[in-house]
Amino acid sequence: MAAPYIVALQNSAEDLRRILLRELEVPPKCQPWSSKILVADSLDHEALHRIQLALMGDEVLPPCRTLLFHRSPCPGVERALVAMGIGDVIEESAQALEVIRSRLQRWEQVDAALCLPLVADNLIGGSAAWVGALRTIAECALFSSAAVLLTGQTGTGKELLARMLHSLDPQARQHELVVVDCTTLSRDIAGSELFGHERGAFTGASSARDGAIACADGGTLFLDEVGELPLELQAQFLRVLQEKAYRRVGSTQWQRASFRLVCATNRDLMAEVAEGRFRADLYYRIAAMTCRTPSLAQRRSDIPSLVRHFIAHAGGGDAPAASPSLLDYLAARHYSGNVRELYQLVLACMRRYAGAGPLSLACLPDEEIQAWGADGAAAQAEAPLWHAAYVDDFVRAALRENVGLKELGRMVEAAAVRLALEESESITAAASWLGVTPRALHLRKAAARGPDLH
Ligand SMILES: Nc1ncnc2c1ncn2[C@@H]1O[C@H](COP(=O)(O)OP(=O)(O)OP(=O)(O)O)[C@@H](O)[C@H]1O
Repeated sequence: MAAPYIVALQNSAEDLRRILLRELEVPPKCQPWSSKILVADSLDHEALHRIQLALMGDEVLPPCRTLLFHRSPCPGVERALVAMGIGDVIEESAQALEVIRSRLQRWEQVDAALCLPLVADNLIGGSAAWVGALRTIAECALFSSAAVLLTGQTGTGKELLARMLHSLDPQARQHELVVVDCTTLSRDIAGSELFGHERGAFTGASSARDGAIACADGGTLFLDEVGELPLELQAQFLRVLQEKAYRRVGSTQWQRASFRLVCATNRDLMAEVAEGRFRADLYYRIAAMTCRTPSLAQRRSDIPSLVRHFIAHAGGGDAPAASPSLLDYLAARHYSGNVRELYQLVLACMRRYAGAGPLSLACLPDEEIQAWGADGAAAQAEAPLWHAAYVDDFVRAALRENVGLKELGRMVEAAAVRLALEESESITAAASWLGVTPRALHLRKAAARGPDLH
């Protein structure tokens, strides 16, 4: 089912609602969650509830995108929508309709890009966290030429996203993606690798050679592990970005080059800047747009589809299925190496696969079984932790947007009350589930009826 776009008309007039329904060509009685665009009278409890679930990482629902249109601000929801990248907020103005229309068109183009085989067949996962990252990259590829900085733990797919960005960029994809792994740039060869050199520029330079910058002209230059770029080179590279010109080693001639820059790092570059290991001016140049890849713990619901993808990749046409107990095990395990570690583990299972029936727990490598025996209990106990990881992410995003402790508490309490009420037979049952008296729940219910909306 395609994820819908919600246009929520918060505090808006009936005439505007009618105009929107006509102009956006949506049937007035469209079914929530099965139609492309849902125009809601307001960001009502149902919509808010679903948005909050998506924010908390509940992946039963499709990751939705909500355009909140309002006359008077509702800061908590606005901040949450924008901070989590699942929506946008538009204030009422004479151009509001145009703004809504263009925003929806852009979303539609982005979502169409995510359905292309080059994305859908290679960048696996439908979790809200992962789809959010895919959308950021697709939007950047289609509508901007800005430099992009990809951050995130090792093995979370930063290089895959860089390749996707290049392949979706209508201009850049005419050229090869040029990849430079900055960890391999030793002091001696770094200048030549990036800028190229003239014949005789140094011992062993028997012929002139283009560097990565010349090769990337017109396309994309991907600097992997950019935090490793030596400081001297950072200054020279900054100049290339500012002047769009460079000189080969051993040459006095300036050459021009224009390319999209994509950088990746698993370091905290701001901390590197604070400690003087990375130039602040270069940081701001390379991070015009940023995207953080989620860890595998933040997208555990993607593990079964990743496992199937890796089995198919390794097994070709005769790929076996994975048994439910193996999938459960793989979904609960800790991965410090993220998707890369999962991939290696699936390959190891495939190597032990005897060739009949599903891939099962028996295919796990010996060291894995020993570790499991030792901390099987720990692995089981870890399951709720990934919920905590979502809460951390939500709270971190809200704090960055200056949502105060009081407001945060109110949002979480409102969600807990609403969920308990919806999922219980009676107020008494909901109250006992929440650990409060029915009277206290009545009071909280009244308070929860709309605190986040205004
Ligand atoms: N969503 C995904 N779908 C399919 N494969 C993935 C996905 N994410 C990561 N992988 C696989 O995991 C491995 C690591 O991915 P990648 O090299 O892009 O990570 P990275 O974040 O750049 O890692 P590092 O920081 O260590 O360079 C690759 O084999 C890649 O194909």
